[in-house]
Amino acid sequence: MSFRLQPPAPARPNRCQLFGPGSRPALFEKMAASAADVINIDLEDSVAPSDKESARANVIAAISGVDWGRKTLSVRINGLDTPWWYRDVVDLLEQAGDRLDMIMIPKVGCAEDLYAVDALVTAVERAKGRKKPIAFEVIIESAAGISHVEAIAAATPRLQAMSLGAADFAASMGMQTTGIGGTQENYYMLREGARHWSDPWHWAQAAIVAACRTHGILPVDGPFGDFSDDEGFRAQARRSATLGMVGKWAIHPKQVALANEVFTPSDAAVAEAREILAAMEAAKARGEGATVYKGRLVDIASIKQAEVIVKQSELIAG
Ligand SMILES: CC(C)(COP(=O)(O)OP(=O)(O)OC[C@H]1O[C@@H](n2cnc3c(N)ncnc32)[C@H](O)[C@@H]1OP(=O)(O)O)[C@@H](O)C(=O)NCCC(=O)NCCSC(=O)C[C@H](O)C(=O)O
Ligand SMILES: [Mg+2]
Repeated sequence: MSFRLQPPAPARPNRCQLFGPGSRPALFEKMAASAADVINIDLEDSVAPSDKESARANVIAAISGVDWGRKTLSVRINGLDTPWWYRDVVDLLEQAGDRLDMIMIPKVGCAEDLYAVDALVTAVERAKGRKKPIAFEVIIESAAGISHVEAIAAATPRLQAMSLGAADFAASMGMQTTGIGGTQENYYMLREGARHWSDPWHWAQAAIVAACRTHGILPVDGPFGDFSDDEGFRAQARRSATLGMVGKWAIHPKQVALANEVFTPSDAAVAEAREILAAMEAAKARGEGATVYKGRLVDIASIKQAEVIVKQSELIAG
């Protein structure tokens, strides 16, 4: 362990981020009434170019006009390679009011992308005397983004969360798939004639988790496109949770309960974590740093592992 301690990630629930297009204001009340921890209203790829201005106006009105409860409220702006992003930032910051918590910046390719947005946001906040600083979340969804992921994670203290965007990531990498996340038919190993499917998203997810944990940021799994496949969503989400991600996007309301289910530690997992902590307290009282729990080794590192699960459950319980 470095002498620099790993910073904690923001202490807020982030099990599910529910997306909805800014061009469909009829969805906003439904999104607000959902069980998602985070709401992402989209100005980017789910909004047609002809609707960009009207969607921005819808979103600005809804930020103060809809009761979002205690949810984290985020708006995905357009990418830095478009003519719309600066107007998204300026209008949101000048007109949307303090209820807006975060902006999501898509297709981030290098730390300087965040420097540019931070400079603009900071200038508008100062000009307007905005009391609550806007937080950032980013999507890693390009070859450049994953290549520079650690520098991006370190780019600004505004950054709270980082997601993998499987669709744009696959396109940028030249992957032979039109699937958004999940099992890919042709990504398999062959052993004695039997196919064993592997996970093409794993390495990028692991890189994102490591960068996020190094810099105290929440790692999040992005979209799972086939919203008729609940078991496929669960399988993808369980792999992400096992790797250290804290939540997953929902691109349809039926995915919210699935994400909440997977990213809420089960009662059994929390009970076992508490038993491990109790076993280690007893070991400590005996002057021991290691002991046996249910026939397996637990030691001081096990305390930290168990605390991850207990803290997650306490955070969600509020
Ligand atoms: C996917 C959808 C286009 C489906 O919309 P629709 O056809 O209206 O769905 P249903 O008829 O099944 O809807 C059932 C009821 O649920 C409501 N609904 C639908 N969508 C939402 C929502 N997002 N939030 C809340 N409520 C919703 C309907 O109104 C129906 O209600 P009722 O009639 O009262 O029963 C649509 O879901 C949708 O637009 N989803 C979000 C798309 C989006 O935001 N995409 C961007 C994120 S993914 C991405 O960008 C890729 C990423 O960047 C990457 O690169 O990987
Ligand atoms: Mg994308």
